[in-house]
Amino acid sequence: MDTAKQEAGYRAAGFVRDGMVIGIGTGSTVLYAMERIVHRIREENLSILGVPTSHQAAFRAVEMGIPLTSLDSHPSLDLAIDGADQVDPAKLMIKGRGAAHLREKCVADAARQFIVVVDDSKCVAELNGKIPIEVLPFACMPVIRKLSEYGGRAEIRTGSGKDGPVISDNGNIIMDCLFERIEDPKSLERELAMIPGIVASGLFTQYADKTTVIVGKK
Ligand SMILES: O=C(CO)[C@H](O)[C@H](O)COP(=O)(O)O
Repeated sequence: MDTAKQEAGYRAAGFVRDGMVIGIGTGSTVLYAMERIVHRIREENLSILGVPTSHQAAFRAVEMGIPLTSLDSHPSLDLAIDGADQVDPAKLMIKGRGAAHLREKCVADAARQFIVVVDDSKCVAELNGKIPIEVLPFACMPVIRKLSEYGGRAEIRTGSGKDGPVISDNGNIIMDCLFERIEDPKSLERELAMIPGIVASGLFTQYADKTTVIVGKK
């Protein structure tokens, strides 16, 4: 058990109120929040609905007994709980290690409050390293070429027990793009979104105002 992730997840579950519709993120830290939410559903007779950000989140919710709905039925959410791979002091983030950042971004955007659960290894002074990018399969090579014009070295992600590329829940290719330095994450997120074929980058720079970061400690 990871006590730092558990502490963050359990604290996030405390933000949930009866009657809320909540976004359910993807990853190992959110799992602890889900555990605690299920406990509260049983103990406090809470009635909530969840919108999952991935097949992983949906399958877990079904197994655990969290009732689900969709963004189509609930285009506005009370809050969303999600993990992150890096968080800087201005609450700008990199997400997408789990290849779920496209739906995570849709859900974060729809939520009035965004609760981000991390352990302290995720807190950085400046965002750095590889940025996950979801790309339409039709446009992979042009996207790689275009990213190189921006100084990014993109690689198609492989692994996860599968031969060939990692395919997202949306049927797209996942790339990881290394920039020597991410000088202006907000501009970079906008620039990446303008490249035809990029469906979503893992930069989350637009939600700082509604974000609460919960850092679990060991
Ligand atoms: O962005 C994500 C998935 O796409 C996850 O939220 C992020 O990778 C954090 O995961 P974990 O809580 O397992 O460290």
